[in-house]
Amino acid sequence: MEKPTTKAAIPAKTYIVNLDLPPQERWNNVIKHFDPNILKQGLNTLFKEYLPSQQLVPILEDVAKDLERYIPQPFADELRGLSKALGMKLGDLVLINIIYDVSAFNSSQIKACTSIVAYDSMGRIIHGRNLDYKVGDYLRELTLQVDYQRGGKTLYMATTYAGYIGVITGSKPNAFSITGDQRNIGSILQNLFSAVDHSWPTFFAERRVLEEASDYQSALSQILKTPTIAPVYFIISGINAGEGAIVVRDGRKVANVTTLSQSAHSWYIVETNYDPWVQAPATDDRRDAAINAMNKLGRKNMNPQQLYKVLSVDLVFNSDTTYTTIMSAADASVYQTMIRYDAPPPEELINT
Ligand SMILES: CCCCCCCCCCCCCCCC(=O)NCCO
Repeated sequence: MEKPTTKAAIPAKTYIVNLDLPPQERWNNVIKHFDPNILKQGLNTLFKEYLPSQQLVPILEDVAKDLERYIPQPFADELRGLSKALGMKLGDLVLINIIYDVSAFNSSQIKACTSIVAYDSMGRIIHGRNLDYKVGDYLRELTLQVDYQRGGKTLYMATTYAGYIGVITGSKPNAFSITGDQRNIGSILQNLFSAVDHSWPTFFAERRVLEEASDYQSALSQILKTPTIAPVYFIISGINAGEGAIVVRDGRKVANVTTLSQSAHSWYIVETNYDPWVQAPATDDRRDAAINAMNKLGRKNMNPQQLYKVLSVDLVFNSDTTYTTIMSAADASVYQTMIRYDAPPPEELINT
């Protein structure tokens, strides 16, 4: 059968979010560039893919209305502002923003995402990631880069989806970069208990680190100290030799930290969606696909363009890949997100 034609990847546009504005107004200039219908249509598909039970939707929407209890300021007010600007129910918007926290646990079948930290040929630390998620057709349309500014200057950069105010991928110039990959362990009940116990919605915790930490060490220490609602892998990189780590969180506590200096590969670390000390399953071995590509390339040939190519090898790059970001906290000019319209079609489409 003839393979369906794929489209080309395109660079994500950058929008400024002015942190000096009141939180309810911060997203107004960004959100007007996106079609609210895509958000509304994407939302139901997203809930179907990721929520353990559809019966949870009205309950979670109700819980989500009790905003301050679960979502700290200024994020609660940013969501209020967005809900007004988009004409969407606040509960729905909150639910989108905590979808990870109510879907990352042991029985979740959905896996994919790759983060890599490496030295390039010039000795700079570079950090790349693929963000893989279902409902890619909607998410690609909503992908953007955000330049978060204070006093007219960039405080940090992030890549996100319009309507999603947490940070899953971000970089603070001259300080550190950070990505989050899904970890499926524990149970939905554990996540709910953790939420009631005032743990942080996972990707709001990551955004707070970008707002507050001034360097790699303080970012790492904040990531280690902050309990999150859901389990997660945080991959963090800095600007000095040895500054790179995979922090494995159970949610409320840290399960393990693997650093760049301890890495078996010496010049890079790779995280997908499995614990670093466990063999990746043969049915989903994106880790070894990435490792093979890194080893084949070698440290002396590594640069941002080559890291993009590694993130584009089979398995690592897959039908769920929505975007690829390459960044370096050591060099603010290295921050580029490509929206992966060139992602391969899902298996079921190839075989029909
Ligand atoms: C139409 C909805 C608007 C935007 C909502 C976007 C929600 C995205 C939440 C993403 C959470 C990403 C988790 C980490 C990535 C990863 O490891 N993926 C593998 C699991 O699919």
